[in-house]
Amino acid sequence: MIYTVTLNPSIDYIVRLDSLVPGITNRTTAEEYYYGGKGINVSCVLAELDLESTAFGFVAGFTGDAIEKGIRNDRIITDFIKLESGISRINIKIKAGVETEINCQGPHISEGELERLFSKIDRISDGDTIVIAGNIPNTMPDDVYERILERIKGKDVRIVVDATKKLLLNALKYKPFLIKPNRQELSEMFGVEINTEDDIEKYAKELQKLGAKNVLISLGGDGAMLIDEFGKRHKAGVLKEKVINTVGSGDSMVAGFVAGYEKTKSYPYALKLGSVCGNATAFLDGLATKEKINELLAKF
Ligand SMILES: Nc1ncnc2c1ncn2[C@@H]1O[C@H](COP(=O)(O)OP(=O)(O)OP(=O)(O)O)[C@@H](O)[C@H]1O
Ligand SMILES: O=P(O)(O)OC[C@@]1(O)O[C@H](CO)[C@@H](O)[C@@H]1O
Repeated sequence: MIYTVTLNPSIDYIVRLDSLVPGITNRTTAEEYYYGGKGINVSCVLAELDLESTAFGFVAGFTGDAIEKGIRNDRIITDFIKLESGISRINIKIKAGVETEINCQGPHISEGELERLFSKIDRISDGDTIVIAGNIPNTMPDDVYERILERIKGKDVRIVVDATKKLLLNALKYKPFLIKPNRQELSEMFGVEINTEDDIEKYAKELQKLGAKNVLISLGGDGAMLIDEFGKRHKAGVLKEKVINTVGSGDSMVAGFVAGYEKTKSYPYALKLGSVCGNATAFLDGLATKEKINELLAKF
């Protein structure tokens, strides 16, 4: 079974405007909403790739109910913990020429509620995969990913972590199978400007020294680079189509990589399927669909 963990799910409210002017009332030209949060996005794209997953995490209030009901289908088993108070966040993604995102804090999660999540994590067993992705509310201790991983220590579980800064760095000692920072996140982790391919490889290998097996660096419209567990560099470009909405492209790439590796045990194929899923999301309103993935696979 593949388990995804989203501690802070969201409704992503996409608002489109011709321009955004601070200090006045702006009017949208269109708006859409999607159920999101990084782990949930991974589950949604895995379902499009015909892979079943269980979505763990916390939901709260009416938005939480909508998220749970909205994503549940025959390939996504939702197993969220319903929080006592607050509402799951609504993240605002403003498309006004440039993309501006406002990601909110999310509800408070108590230590007792966290314990309930850990009990669910204990069900994960040998041969399973766990994908832990996204930010945590700032009221939560920042060792929470480590505490989750500590619960599965010693089991033969494939670990995928898509997070930033300390959350990611602290998880590396658990030897994750895959991490997927983007270029900016890689730069932030080392406090340096990373521009060239050689620099990307150099710092990806630093993350490998700290414990990561495969490091996939996503480069937005410039594609992606994988440094695999054998230290080999693989590159992937992007297809050229009108970009509609890149929210969740990185999560789609993670889902595609996990699915591609699960199916073939080949890193070049995992990178290809990951890239196709990332591209497919960028070229659609919502996340990658099965139809778009198959269309792009034939061209990639
Ligand atoms: N403009 C684009 N055109 C084509 N493909 C894209 C574009 N942007 C992203 N992608 C695809 O999606 C992958 C992941 O994108 P990106 O590097 O933006 O991830 P990310 O920063 O983690 O995004 P997010 O946090 O929104 O999920 C890229 O490697 C690429 O394959
Ligand atoms: O605040 P976080 O957890 O870092 O990111 C949350 C988020 O931006 O990530 C997804 C896209 O990757 C969206 O569905 C969601 O709004």
